[in-house]
Amino acid sequence: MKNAPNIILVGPMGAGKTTIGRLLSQTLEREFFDSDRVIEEKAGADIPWIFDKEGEDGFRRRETQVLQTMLDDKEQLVVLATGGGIVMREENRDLLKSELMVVYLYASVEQQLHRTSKSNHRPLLKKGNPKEILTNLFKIRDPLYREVASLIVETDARHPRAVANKVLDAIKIQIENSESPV
Ligand SMILES: Nc1ncnc2c1ncn2[C@@H]1O[C@H](COP(=O)(O)OP(=O)(O)OP(=O)(O)O)[C@@H](O)[C@H]1O
Ligand SMILES: O=C(O)C1=C[C@@H](O)[C@@H](O)[C@H](O)C1
Ligand SMILES: [Mg+2]
Repeated sequence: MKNAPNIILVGPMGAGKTTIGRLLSQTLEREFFDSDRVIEEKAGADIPWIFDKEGEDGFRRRETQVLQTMLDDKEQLVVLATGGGIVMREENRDLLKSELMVVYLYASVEQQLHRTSKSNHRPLLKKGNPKEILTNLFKIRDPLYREVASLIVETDARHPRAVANKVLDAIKIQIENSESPV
């Protein structure tokens, strides 16, 4: 599927953006980027450090810069996993809405909690009770993920490979529709 558009994954912490993004990039033989990792590489520091020194605002500024730069590059089509809070800024939502394939990986709060419990690299979850934090973030962000998404894929009871296949099926259909004569 050489003609597949940029594939951008959005969704909450633990939805599987990084995991599914890697699988998609392997199948499509296309480079994979994770905006969280790009931010860390450019800053020469990890996300907890950035939150600590620059606050969430500083992190969000960096996140917008990375998103803009990646989507401005029309030479290279990519698979991009975004950070869970990318939809918080209106300018990011506008950028995402101008893309053809933004996939919302849906996960229930229970699954988010289960999947994020294995690592302690997420500064927002250290501010209090993770279940309450994830519940509150979900209330605010679920409508925003839906606003920017061209496709929503449920991940709760699906193996990562099955989630990736759902995305690939939708891309095939989109390409067929865009190529069929009118
Ligand atoms: N569909 C799935 N079923 C079961 N486990 C999954 C699934 N998708 C991801 N996981 C597991 O959940 C954990 C979190 O996944 P991942 O890091 O890909 O999420 P993320 O959406 O990138 O989160 P973040 O926004 O914090 O970067 C990993 O341990 C991964 O193996
Ligand atoms: O949900 C969020 O706001 C975040 C999710 C992570 O991917 C990182 O981008 C960071 O920890 C913030
Ligand atoms: Mg990730």
